[in-house]
Amino acid sequence: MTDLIVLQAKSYLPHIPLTVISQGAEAIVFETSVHPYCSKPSLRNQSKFIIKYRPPKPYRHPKIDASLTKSRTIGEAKFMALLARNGIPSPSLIAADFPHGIIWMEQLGGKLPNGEPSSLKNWLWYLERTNNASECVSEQVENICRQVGILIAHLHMSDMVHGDLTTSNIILEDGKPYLIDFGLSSYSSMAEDKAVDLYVMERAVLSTHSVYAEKYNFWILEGYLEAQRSSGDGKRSRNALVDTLRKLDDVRLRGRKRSMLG
Ligand SMILES: Nc1ncnc2c1ncn2[C@@H]1O[C@H](COP(=O)(O)OP(=O)(O)OP(=O)(O)O)[C@@H](O)[C@H]1O
Repeated sequence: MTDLIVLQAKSYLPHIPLTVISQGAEAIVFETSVHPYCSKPSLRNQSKFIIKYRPPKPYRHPKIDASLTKSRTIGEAKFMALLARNGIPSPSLIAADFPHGIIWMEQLGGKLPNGEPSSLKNWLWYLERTNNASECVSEQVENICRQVGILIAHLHMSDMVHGDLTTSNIILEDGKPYLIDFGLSSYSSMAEDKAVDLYVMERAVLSTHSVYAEKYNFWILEGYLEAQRSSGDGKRSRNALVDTLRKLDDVRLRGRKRSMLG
């Protein structure tokens, strides 16, 4: 199946070298060394780019499938463009082919000493495997978690909701976190939607980094609160923050009830 999808992608991207780096439920992600317009791009990482391709889904009606692929690709590309406009750390959008479900973007991050890509998840796992307990909760880890909280706060202050916040969807580059994967992202000023975003992250940290999850989640929330409190937006944004935290308690309670009921 993957071979067929790679062939399809190659047919839309002739002469572009493509190396598969991930295949998820929604898309296949390639790495390439080629920029579509420019031989010397003035981007931070000059030689590696990402191409995300949403292949047709054989179980959907072809017309519905084509329309969903196009609208999701447009949605993700627009979200990336708005992130850039709002100065929220994320990959730069380079090009897109909406009908074919293709987004070409800047590749972020590098490799950890064990060769894994530098997502927050891989980095925390690497620390767990190769270091003693104190390294896993060091000042550096605390600093990164706080930065992640600040990043999420900036997103929410722009009334943008990621929709799939996990430690895999945060890439570390030069000690700074960046968001990726906007396939489920949306726009909302509602406290409930922002609280759900925070809750998804909290649960992801708990299930992926269970030993230190309490500390990581505490630092992330601290960073979130700090950024919102110091935003200088005054009483309105403080009230919005209080609403979001209240909703977060509700969402947690609903989550606990659901897991008790099975
Ligand atoms: N801009 C980027 N820079 C670096 N790596 C990236 C970038 N975009 C995607 N990746 C890598 O590709 C993987 C999959 O990308 P993404 O999450 O956007 O696709 P997806 O199909 O939605 O994946 P999933 O279904 O697993 O959530 C990421 O976890 C990351 O390792």
